[in-house]
Formats: sequence, structure tokens, C-alpha cells
Amino acid sequence: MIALDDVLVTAYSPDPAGGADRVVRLLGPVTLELVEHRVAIVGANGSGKSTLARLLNGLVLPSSGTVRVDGLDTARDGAAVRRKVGFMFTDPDAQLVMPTPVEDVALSLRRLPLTPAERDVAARAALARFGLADRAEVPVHALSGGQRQLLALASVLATEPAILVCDEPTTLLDLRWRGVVDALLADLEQQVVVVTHDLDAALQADRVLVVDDGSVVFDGDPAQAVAHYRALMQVGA
Ligand SMILES: Nc1ncnc2c1ncn2[C@@H]1O[C@H](COP(=O)(O)OP(=O)(O)OP(=O)(O)O)[C@@H](O)[C@H]1O
Repeated sequence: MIALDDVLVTAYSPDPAGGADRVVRLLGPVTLELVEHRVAIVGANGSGKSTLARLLNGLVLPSSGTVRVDGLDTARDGAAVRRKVGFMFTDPDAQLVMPTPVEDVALSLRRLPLTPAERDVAARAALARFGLADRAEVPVHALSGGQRQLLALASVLATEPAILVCDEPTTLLDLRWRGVVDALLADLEQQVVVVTHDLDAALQADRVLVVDDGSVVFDGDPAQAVAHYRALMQVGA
């Protein structure tokens, strides 16, 4: 279970007038527990969604308050939390570090007690699961955006996270690849927390958080959450 207790995230921001840096609030205070299988986070650009998502695996630490994942404190047990919580970035290039897909997935498998040959077999099996079997040795930069997104998903899932946090995983994708990634995410056994601008995807979640100006302004039923968000954005259904 993910539990945020009175979490506040602040940052220092330069004073345009040239004075001392000012402390600005990015998010919070937020207190909530996430136990649902599928949780979506929606909100305007710059509202604090990524900050909230990044808190969940310790990429962002609270300035005050605590974030716990199955009892592990992200501020004190960061490495253990990151083994538990996989994170998929909007831009797969932020995450893919090896020259070829098979090497990238193999890198994700490094903590498992496997021989190099076993790791290679496991990496290829992971690529096959995502339709990338014949792309294993193609340079990562030569893959399409959709294929890179799938590779990022394959790599993060290879670490066998208990929870997967995805920050706008389909924003860069065309309709076909969006459908592929949405279907793969929907089928996962893991708890998935997804930041999305895709309101149809949000409607499929069990619970939706609406973030606005650094606060969670609605939390609950997906249809009501989407209606709340539309009203906030002053756009019709
Ligand atoms: N380290 C930081 N220092 C200062 N400001 C920051 C920092 N990180 C984020 N911000 C600001 O906090 C606000 C929330 O950022 P965040 O990335 O969480 O928004 P978001 O809702 O994910 O936006 P988008 O939909 O555009 O990706 C933005 O105004 C951003 O510029």
C-alpha cells in the first residue's frame, strides 16, 4: 500500500527582483492511501501530477511529511522503495540507457540471480511479450517512438516491481500504439498508478485523483473525477 501522510513538496525559486531565493509550494499538503489496482492522476499542465507520481518511488522526496510504500519510507529506504516501485517516464529516452533493446532489458535484470546466458534468454522473452522479439538487436535510436515506449515498459517490468507508476506513458504515441500500451497496462497484475491526459484511459481506472495548483482537489469515482476536471478546465463533455 502507498501512504502519503501530510506530504508537502517545496522548492527554491529564484527571485526575479534579484533577492534571496523564495520557497515555493509545488504540492500539498496531501494525505492519502492508494490501495486500488488502477489509480489515475489527471490535471492541468504544471498542476503537480509528476511531482505526485515521483513521490511514490522516491524520485521526489517530501519537504515535510512521509511517503511509505508497504511500510518503507521513501526518504530512508529509497533503494528498497525503488526496487518495489517501477517508474515509467513520459519520454522513454529518459530511461533507456543501453544501445540495444536486449541489452537494456538485460541491464534491468541485473539484480536477479541469473547467469549471463540466462539473463539473455529472459531479456529476449520480455521483449517477445511486448512484440519486440525481432527488434532485440536493432539500435534503440532506430526504434519507433511506440517501440521505444514498449521497450521502456518491458525494461521496467523486467525488474518485477510490485507497483508500477507511469507518467503519461502514451502521450507520445499514435492511436494504435496508445491502444497497445493501454491494453498492456490494463492487463498487468501489479498495482498501476498512471498520470494521464487521456480521459478515456482515466475513466477505466478504479480511482482518479484530480490535481490542481499543487492540491488534490477531487479524489474518487472516475466519472465524477473527469467531470470535475472538465469543469475545472471549463470544457464540455
Ligand atoms: N525542482 C523544481 N523546482 C522548481 N519548480 C519545480 C520543480 N519541479 C517542478 N516544479 C514546478 O512545479 C509545478 C508542477 O510540476 P509538475 O511537473 O509536477 O506538473 P505536471 O502536472 O506533471 O505538469 P505537466 O502536465 O505539464 O507534465 C510546475 O510549475 C513546475 O515548473
